[in-house]
Amino acid sequence: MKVVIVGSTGYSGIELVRLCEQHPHIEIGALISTSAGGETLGEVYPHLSHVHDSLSEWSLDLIASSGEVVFFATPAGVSSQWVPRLAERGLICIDLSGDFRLTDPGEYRSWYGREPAEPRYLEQAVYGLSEWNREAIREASVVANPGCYPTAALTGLLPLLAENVIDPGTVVIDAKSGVSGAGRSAKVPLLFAEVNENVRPYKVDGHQHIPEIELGCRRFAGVDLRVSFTPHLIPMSRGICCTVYAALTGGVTTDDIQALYREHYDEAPFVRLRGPGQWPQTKDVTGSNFCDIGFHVDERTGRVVVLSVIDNLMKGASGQALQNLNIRMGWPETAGLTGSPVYP
Ligand SMILES: NC(=O)C1=CN([C@@H]2O[C@H](COP(=O)(O)OP(=O)(O)OC[C@H]3O[C@@H](n4cnc5c(N)ncnc54)[C@H](OP(=O)(O)O)[C@@H]3O)[C@@H](O)[C@H]2O)C=CC1
Ligand SMILES: CC(=O)N[C@@H](CCC(=O)OP(=O)(O)O)C(=O)O
Repeated sequence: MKVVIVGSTGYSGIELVRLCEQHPHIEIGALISTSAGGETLGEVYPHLSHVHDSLSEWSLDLIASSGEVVFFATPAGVSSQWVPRLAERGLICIDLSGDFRLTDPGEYRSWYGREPAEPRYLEQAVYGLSEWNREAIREASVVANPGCYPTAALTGLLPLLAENVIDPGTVVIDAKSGVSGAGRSAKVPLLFAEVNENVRPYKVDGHQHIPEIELGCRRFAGVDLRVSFTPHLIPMSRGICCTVYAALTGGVTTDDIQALYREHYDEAPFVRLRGPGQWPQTKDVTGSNFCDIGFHVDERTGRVVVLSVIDNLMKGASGQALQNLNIRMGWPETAGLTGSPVYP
């Protein structure tokens, strides 16, 4: 099957190129690039020179005629304009940006500061948190791929919320991200000297992933809640670690939590659970589509601490996008995604 990647020279775009090249059922139909259309892929990225020849200028007709699937790996505000037109022409659209993740146009406007996509497309888009929405993804024509922080946070949090073992009013999410999470465009706060030997909290007064996390809790656990969420930028290239704190409801034990995670993720090839006392680290998942989860029941405070780690460009973006295409096409969920993490 031929796929088209839009925004192909961005970080999640080239991660998709790398993954598509290894996929048994996918061929790259076209790589669209606004900044490098007309150049070869090897001129921009020598490490990918063997994968595909040319980068193409933006053209709706070229996208529509070059593949059956289009991935948008573009900043917010781009796909909202183009996905409806491509979906109408019969393409399966998988959008990595936030443009189709929130169903309420007003909420998108207030958190992203932009005009939302047409409401009927917001309603029609299927939220691509793979492990929690497989049935809908199988039928989707537009998949809204989740944000990186919501993927890590919801994968750790949802089983606890769905089984009513935590008090929803007490959920606090502390998250750290590597710098590739901010994309490839040049910005002073992302310079080496600004990031190196530094831990920087940011958007403490409101991050755009807060409504997405809260909507995920409503969608998949049926729980209406308000979360506290604080992201931090840390000096590494890839990886997200979400540490989630919540008060336990009475009498919940380590064994109970271990059992409920096992039950929820029994058939999830990319979610790996740690035993008690084993804490996952970002290096355990680097370069892979895994989400590793560990937890600690703190009897002293009555709280549970959940640790959820992902590679932001893989499970947090391009890896999950491909996992969603696998689900959509009825291919094995792990097709093209079987690579082990890179360590050290
Ligand atoms: N980085 C991450 O970890 C994650 C990112 N995301 C989301 O995925 C999307 C892509 O992120 P990321 O790859 O990091 O971003 P980058 O900034 O690295 O890449 C985005 C690319 O989009 C293209 N582009 C930029 N402006 C426009 C425009 N106006 N119209 C069309 N194309 C444009 C450019 O590629 P070209 O010049 O080749 O066209 C650019 O390199 C974003 O919406 C981001 O929020 C989601 C989860 C995780
Ligand atoms: C480190 C870093 O800056 N990360 C980005 C995550 C980008 C993202 O996934 O956001 P949307 O897809 O919702 O636009 C951020 O915190 O905004």
